[in-house]
Order: sequence, then C-alpha cells, then structure tokens
Amino acid sequence: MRDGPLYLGFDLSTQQLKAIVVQSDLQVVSDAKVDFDQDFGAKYGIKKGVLLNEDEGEVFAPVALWLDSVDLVLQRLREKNTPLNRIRGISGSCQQHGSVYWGRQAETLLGGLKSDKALVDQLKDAFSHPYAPNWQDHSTQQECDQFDAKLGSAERLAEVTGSAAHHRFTGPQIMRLRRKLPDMYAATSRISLVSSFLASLFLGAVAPMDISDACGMDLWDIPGNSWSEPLLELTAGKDGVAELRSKLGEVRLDGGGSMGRISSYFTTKYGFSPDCDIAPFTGDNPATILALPLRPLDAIVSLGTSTTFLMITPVYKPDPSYHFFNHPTTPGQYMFMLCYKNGGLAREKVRDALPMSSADGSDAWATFNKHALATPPLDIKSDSDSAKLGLYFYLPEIVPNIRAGTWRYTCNASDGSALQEAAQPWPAETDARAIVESQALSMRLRSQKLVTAAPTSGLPAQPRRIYLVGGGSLNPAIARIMGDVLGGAEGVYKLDVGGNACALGGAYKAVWAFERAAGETFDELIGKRWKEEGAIQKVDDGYKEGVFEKYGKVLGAFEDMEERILKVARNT
Ligand SMILES: Nc1ncnc2c1ncn2[C@@H]1O[C@H](COP(=O)(O)OP(=O)(O)O)[C@@H](O)[C@H]1O
Ligand SMILES: O=C(CO)[C@@H](O)[C@H](O)COP(=O)(O)O
Repeated sequence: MRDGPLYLGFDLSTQQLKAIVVQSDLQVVSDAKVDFDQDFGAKYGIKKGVLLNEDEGEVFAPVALWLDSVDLVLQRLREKNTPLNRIRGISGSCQQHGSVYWGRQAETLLGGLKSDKALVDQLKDAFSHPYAPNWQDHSTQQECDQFDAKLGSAERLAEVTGSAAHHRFTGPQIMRLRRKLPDMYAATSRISLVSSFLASLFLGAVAPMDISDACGMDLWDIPGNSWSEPLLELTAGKDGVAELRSKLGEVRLDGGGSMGRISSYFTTKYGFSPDCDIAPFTGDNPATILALPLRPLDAIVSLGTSTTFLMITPVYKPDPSYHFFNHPTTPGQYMFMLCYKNGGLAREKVRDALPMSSADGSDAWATFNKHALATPPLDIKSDSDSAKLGLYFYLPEIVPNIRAGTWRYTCNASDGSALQEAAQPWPAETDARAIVESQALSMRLRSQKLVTAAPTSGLPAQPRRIYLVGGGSLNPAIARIMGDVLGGAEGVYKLDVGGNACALGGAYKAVWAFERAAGETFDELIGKRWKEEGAIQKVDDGYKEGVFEKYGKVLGAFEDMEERILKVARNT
C-alpha cells in the first residue's frame, strides 16, 4: 500500500475542522485538526466556534475563520509528512443547515486563487455576507410559523421535506436574512450549505449541493426529488422564485463520482496531485452513518456539540418530531435523525456545577463520571423511592420545542404515576446521571416508531447495536447509561476514531466515490473492506434485563413531563 491511492475526508463542525487520510483498504494513515477557539479564538472573538447576538437569538460563525482553518489544517497534515501527492480523492462532512452567501465575484476569485497568498486574503470579496448562520441559531420562529402553515400543516411539511419547520433549517434562515438584509440578498449570486462551501474551495468553483444535506433546508421535496415550488415562493416571494432557484443551483443526485479536479491553489501550495478529484461533500450526520457499515436496527448516537440519534431505513416514515434525509450514497434508503441542541455543552454545564474534591485530580469528567455511576438508575435506591426525571436545557431545545430552563420531576417508579415537580431541588451530584438519562429517554421515546422489532428473539424491541461517536464517546459513564436506557441487544460500541467519525465517513465516501464498480453500493464496497477489529470497541453490554424495563415504566411519565412543560415554556 506504500504507493496506493489515498483519500482525504474533512469534518467542518461547530468547534473544529478535522482531516483524516485513509488508504483504499480503509486504514487511517494520517490526521490533523484545527480547534477554532484555541487556534483562532483571539482573532475572531468566537466562543465554542461561534458568535452570538443574544437579543435576536442569532448564532453564527465568521466564514473567514473557516478559510483560515482550511490553510492551517493542510499545513498541519503536511508537517506530519502526509503524502498529499498520493491523495486521489477528497470528500467531507460539515455541520448541517448553515449557509454561506457568495457575491458576484465568487466564481472569478475561486477560479483564480494564487498559491502565494492565504485563502482568507484572496476570498475576502467573494462573499456577500461575512457570516454563516449556525445550526444553534434560534432567530427564525416567525419564519418557521409560516413554513409550517404554507403546505397546510407541520405534518404535511414533514411529508414533503422530511422535517417540520426548524429554526436552524436553511429555508427559514434564508427567508429571514432576505427580510433583514435585502441588499445583501440581492447581491448574493449563489448560496451554499457549509458542505458545498467547503467543496467549492477545493474545486475552485461553486459546487452543487448534495442530495442528503439538501434535506436539511425545509426546501427540498424528498418524494418529488426537486426543489418545492411553494416553499421557494414562501422564502423568496412570488416574483423571486427563479432568482432563488439560481442562487441555490442544481442539487447533485449522485453522492459519488467526481465533481471536478482539485484547484491549482492546493496542488502548488500543498503538493496535491493535479489528478486529485473532488467528490460531493455532505452533512456531518449523513457522513457519520458512512463511518461503518450500518444495518437497519443499528443506531448511532453522536455525542458532539449537538447530540444526534441516527438510523437508516428503506421506509420513508416522516413525522414532525424528527427528521428524514435522503441517504448520502444510496437512493431509496433514508437516514432517520433526532437532533438535540443541549448535547455536549449541556453535559459540560452539569459537570462544571459539581463540587470538585481534590481526590478527583484535575479531570472534571472524572468527577462527573464518579457521580453518574454511583447514582442508581432514576436514582431509585429502594423500593419506596420515586423515580427522578429532569430536563436540562441551557439553550432552547429542538425536540421538544421548549425554551431554555431546568426542570426536575418525580414519579412512581412502578408505573410513572403521581408525576409532579420535585418538592425541592436534588443535589448537583444526582444531575450527572439524570442529564444523560434524560437525553437517552428522549431518544428512546422518539425512536419508538422505528424501533418496532426485536433484533434477537425473546428480547423486547430495541436497537441491535448502539454505536457511539463524537467527543463524548470517549466517556465510559455516558456509554453505560446510554446502554442502560436504550438497550442494544448486541451491546454498545464506540468507534476507535472517537471524535473523528464524520471525517472518517467523509474519507470512506471518497474511497467509494472513486473506487466503486458500476452499480456497486457504498455498503457493498465498504462492507467488503471494513474490519471490525481495530475499528470499534465494545464499551457496554447494552440491554440489561430489568434495567431497560425500569426505564420503560417511566417513559410515559417522561413524555407527560415534557408536555406539561411545553404548555408553559414553549419557544416563541
Ligand atoms: N471525556 C469526555 N467526556 C464527555 N464529553 C467529552 C469528553 N471529551 C470531549 N467531550 C465532549 O465532546 C464535545 C466535542 O465533540 P466533537 O464531536 O469533537 O464536537 P463537534 O464535532 O461538534 O465540534 C465537547 O463539547 C465535549 O463536551
Ligand atoms: O443541526 C444539526 C443536525 O440537524 C447538528 O448536528 C449540526 O449538524 C452540527 O453538529 P456538531 O457536529 O457540530 O455537533
């Protein structure tokens, strides 16, 4: 393999840009990353990768930060002596829903990049807007109400686009920016998703959007396989449909193949081969399901900045409370997703509220884990104890659509009856387990429609395997609690690449994009080359008789608690 082709996958997520290089046999040969706060916090004033305008609920990232990061991550790969000249193809995964606004000079500037200058200096006039809205943005309630109403109901919108209206989805975001910044909108020649933006840099031309990532916009008609005319009209006005269509461009239906050769900027500056091809890039969640051969009834829990729960299915069963996307490589397959804003950062808040003892050393997660594991399921220590349930929303949540706040309830452990707000707050130590249980209970509740079969006879309906990815997958206590609540007939596994799963999925996508035989699906090609040993590790037994059922008894109470809180604390 010393001379064979290599494939590069990127992950441009909320807090980092990661790059990973693999061989044709899927062995990882190199990786590098840029941490936005550490590397560019001072230059851009960002925190956790983003800027905030709290008055309006806006969350956004400077596009220039990403340009700087692309040069830096490639420099880091080169410093590690990565043979960039052997890279045959590039793909990648990027945070979903974010949008980048190109100005009229974009194509000329992208096509004329010179290797003696940085991307950030040469592309400063390529954009009509310096910022990309981030998926944590919640400034678009007004637009979301109109999206939900446009086709008759949120249910109908979900049937057409795979999702009801969500603050972060690109259609409502574009609609709001057009209203707030009409001159900027008029000066925009093209709109990219973050994935097609990153692909555009490597292509030296504005790249088409990808068939899976386009489903995160509330604009793409999934059954019709086209932009939805009425939703374009809502976003851009009756007379603006043709203009918006041209800004969005065509969506590329094939997740593989080449969109073109790499820009000479990268060949001259970093030593890429001029024969290196650019495959379509996709969203970070669609790329995550490409990090291993996933089977129906397997579930992935991604513990990044957001927490997501992912499954694949051949059955299109949309519902306003979750998302359906086209599969990024396989027509006729779909990705099911739940997404929570209160993921990694919410767990960090609970962690940081814990009293630290000197015995815990300097590892704050060690304290969190000690309490999470010392607390029994639902904090039921004896038969007479009530079950404890909480919601820990430091940001307004997506599902349920509840404003920021913390709520603590109790109910009877045997059947979830006598649900009531806790008479007094329980100790911070109890929250460590309760927040992870709460996140997992929400996933179990909302994936019930898909998890209707038992993967092993004699066991209750549950996922076959749970795969953990993202930064939080390194945490054994979180793995344990995920297994307690969600089950997993064959157990809970973590990917050895930990936080790099979506970059790895991007790299595998590039392997498939350029090495597939005619008609060979991603699963066929990757299934033949992927070896379980060295790729995944079992980190928990998953289903534990008695424990899984204990959570089942309070699932209804958990749903009732959410409904009660929704009545008084809905996002407006
Ligand atoms: N040992 C750990 N235990 C729990 N969470 C962790 C641990 N290490 C990292 N994390 C979490 O991982 C998150 C980052 O995950 P990552 O997948 O790299 O993020 P993203 O792709 O969203 O930028 C951090 O916000 C942090 O809370
Ligand atoms: O909004 C979503 C999915 O709908 C998020 O999952 C984003 O795609 C970003 O995720 P991180 O990888 O940064 O957590």
